[in-house]
Amino acid sequence: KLFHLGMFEIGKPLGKGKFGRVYLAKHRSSGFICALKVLHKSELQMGKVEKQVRREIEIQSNLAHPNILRLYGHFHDAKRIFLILEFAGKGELYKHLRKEVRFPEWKAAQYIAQMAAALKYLHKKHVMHRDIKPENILVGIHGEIKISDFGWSVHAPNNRRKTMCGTLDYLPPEMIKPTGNDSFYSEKVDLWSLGVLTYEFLCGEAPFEDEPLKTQKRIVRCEMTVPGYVSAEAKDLIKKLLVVDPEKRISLEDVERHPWIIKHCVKGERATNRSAELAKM
Ligand SMILES: COc1cccc(-c2nc(Nc3cc(C)[nH]n3)cc3ccccc23)c1
Repeated sequence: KLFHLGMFEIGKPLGKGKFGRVYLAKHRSSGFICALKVLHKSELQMGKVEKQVRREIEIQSNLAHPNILRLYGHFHDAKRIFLILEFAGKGELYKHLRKEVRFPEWKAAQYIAQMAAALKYLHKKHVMHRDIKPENILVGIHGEIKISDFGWSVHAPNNRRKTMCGTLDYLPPEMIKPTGNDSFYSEKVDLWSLGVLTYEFLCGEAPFEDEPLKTQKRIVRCEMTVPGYVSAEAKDLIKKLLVVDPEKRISLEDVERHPWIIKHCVKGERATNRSAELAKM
């Protein structure tokens, strides 16, 4: 059935996402290894997500960046849609985070620097991801991270409200309670999520984690505390990203130049950290 899909040889199932299964696959003629995501049209119709999938394909096919998972192509038969995706050898970042509980500052800083580079690339193309969270990030064979799952990404500006499923933890205030003038929200929503991601990498849980109603209140008031074990530089960056007013959030350029990022992402530093990581293997 599936294992002999014409030009692809299907390998082991990698896992199941919300709407589809992912398999390791090899392109027969070239020997190219990729990940094949199989979506059942019936499931998409029931979940009312066909439009989202079409947008995911349209947006992700036109992106090419080392920290963004490539979508090489897609095809479909009567019942299924197949996405030919880049294969990230080390799987889902959130599984690594749960296993390590929280990342050391040098690793968190390198991941945030890569995220900032990817978001800069996206925003230059006026694409906002809108669903940045550990579950939507994969890890490549060399430990580099790759944003995946563009199901929620759109071309800015966008003032359509979306029924949210899944966690509220990463939602910015302006998506919970649109204030008067800016009923449009912008790419700055990804800056807020980058702040939540930085916090979760360093603390092992999201800053506003609570039961849903309380989470919404804490987000719009930006009520959170950063634990004492987080360095002053890291805390400074989190405070500059988790700002209620989208216009007052630090820019991606300033994230890349932030002392916490510079300190952990300078070449020399990286070498020592890398050897520490290799020693661990
Ligand atoms: C729910 O667990 C899931 C679901 C989907 C994929 C994986 C998974 N994926 C990839 N790589 C990928 C996936 C894609 C779309 N490109 N590269 C690698 C893995 C390695 C070990 C375990 C699991 C893995 C898990």
